[in-house]
Amino acid sequence: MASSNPSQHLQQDMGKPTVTIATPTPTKTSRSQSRSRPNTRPSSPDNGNGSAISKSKTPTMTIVIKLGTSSIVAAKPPYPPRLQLLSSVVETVVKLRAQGHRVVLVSSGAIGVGLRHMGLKDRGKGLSRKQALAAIGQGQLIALWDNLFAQLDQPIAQILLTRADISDRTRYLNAQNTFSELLNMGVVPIVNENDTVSVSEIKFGDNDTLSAISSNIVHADYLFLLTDVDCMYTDNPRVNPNAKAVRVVKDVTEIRKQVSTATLGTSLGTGGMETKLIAAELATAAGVTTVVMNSTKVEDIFGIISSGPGPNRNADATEHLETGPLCTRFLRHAKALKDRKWWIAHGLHSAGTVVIDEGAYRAVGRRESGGRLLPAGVVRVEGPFASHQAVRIVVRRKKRFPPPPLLTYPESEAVTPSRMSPDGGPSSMDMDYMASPLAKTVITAAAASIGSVGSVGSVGSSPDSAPQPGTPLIYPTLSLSSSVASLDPLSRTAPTSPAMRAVTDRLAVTSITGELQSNDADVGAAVASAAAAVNATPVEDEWEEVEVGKGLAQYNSLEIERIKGMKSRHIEQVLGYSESEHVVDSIALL
Ligand SMILES: N[C@@H](CCC(=O)OP(=O)(O)O)C(=O)O
Repeated sequence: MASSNPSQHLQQDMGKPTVTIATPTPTKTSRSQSRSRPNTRPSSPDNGNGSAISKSKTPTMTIVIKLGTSSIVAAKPPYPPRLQLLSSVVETVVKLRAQGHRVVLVSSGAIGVGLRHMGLKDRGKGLSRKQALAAIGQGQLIALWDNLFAQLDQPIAQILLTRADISDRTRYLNAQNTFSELLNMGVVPIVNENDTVSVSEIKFGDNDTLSAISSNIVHADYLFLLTDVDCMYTDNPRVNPNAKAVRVVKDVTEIRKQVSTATLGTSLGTGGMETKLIAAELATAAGVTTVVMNSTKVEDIFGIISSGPGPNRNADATEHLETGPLCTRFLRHAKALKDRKWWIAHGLHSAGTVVIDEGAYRAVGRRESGGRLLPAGVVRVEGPFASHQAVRIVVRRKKRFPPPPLLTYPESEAVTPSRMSPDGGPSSMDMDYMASPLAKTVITAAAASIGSVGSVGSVGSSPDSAPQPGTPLIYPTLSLSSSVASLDPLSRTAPTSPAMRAVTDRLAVTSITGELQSNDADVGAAVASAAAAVNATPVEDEWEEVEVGKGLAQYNSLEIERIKGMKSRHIEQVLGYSESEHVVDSIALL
């Protein structure tokens, strides 16, 4: 309630001796500690109100909590701050801190608070207007947080980031050091985008993505995306009473096609369920368990972390993930990308694209390759880019068709998640409604929608188009997430039309043969065979190009264009020098 007194609210609840801890001395090393540089324990043994302290059984963790605009201010003018909710967040954070956890808050709301301060009804159009409102509101917002946290003697710090801060490795590491120092000092960093200097090309765009990036910077164990619904659903629960909760997700790519992304998005915020999926994809790849939950039930965090995976416990070892507080848990990847690889894959803008063949893709995936690409595997280059810039790695391969025979399911047979998995393995989705007649229709419709490229949507929202039981299931083609594209606003789109590709390929061949000065027959043969390989491109319709990762170019785009398809020993003869036998290094496969 906007009218409630925040300090009263804090005092009342914090007066109960519910929590916590004197000296947080974890029995085992937490994942966050083992991944990051040495750090001291949080320095706040007391929560400031003298309440009794008891030892937590949950190992200490690093926890990022993100609040969207809808949780910070009311949905309608004059956009008063949601003081009761914010107070609950403050209490929860302080309790987590007292249990020994390190906590980072990612707080949207600068524009909303700015609107209130200026007595405006809407943020209008135009970037500069929003930037001005954010500049007005950010000071007010951080003052509000400081006020609330000060009631419990919890120091905070403001961190404003832009995309450019993340793209530059030195700035990224500096940000990491600052976070680390703050957390070691027992401070709660409060992060927002630095809207004043963020132009559209270098914007995170939404704070869900920013929170995922912050989670990687601090090597978080958990990312909580607080929002205005309890969890993700198979359809919009506000419209469809039969919408089912999705409790556990093991594979974001797969679930993307099966849940509704139409459940969120307010007039002030820029995020929504889609951006939460992207954030979950980014964070889980970095080894961060990600939870979508209702901001009005923030205290559920305690139950969620105590029953979920943690530093010393994998998801397999946890029971009751489907029970307990209602939320959607995206389980962290068992093999999280190392910090630098994650940074290359998700933190950097791609300046161009290197298209490789399937053999090269397989080779790069092998451990002994060291994530480096030889020129022989390069099919095409899209630039311009300089050496040492990040490039997208795209594999050109024969299209995958569904394995015959297509399966059909009789009406009487319950459709189970495992049947939706292309490899016959267990599905990532764990929903208890799978056996219901509704589920059969929903799942069959979902499977059909998976078959059409890019069809993401509200499953079950258009029953007319849902295939009837007995309709063949169409297997999904593996495709990379949209996260890369959304994180990479400066990147170029690969030419998709066959005619376009034919032209660029032919130009590339002309350029090689035209510029080659060497009389070396061996090099001539290499060039001819590279050219022949390009010309021998089979029927375009049978081929597809799929983004599989990112890496750092070792030569510029023109140079790679000239040595593509060749053996490494020809690099020096063609270019006149050889910096490396590899054309792309530090490849992070997604
Ligand atoms: N950074 C801006 C807006 C970011 C934003 O809209 O995020 P969200 O409300 O999480 O979708 C602000 O503080 O108002």
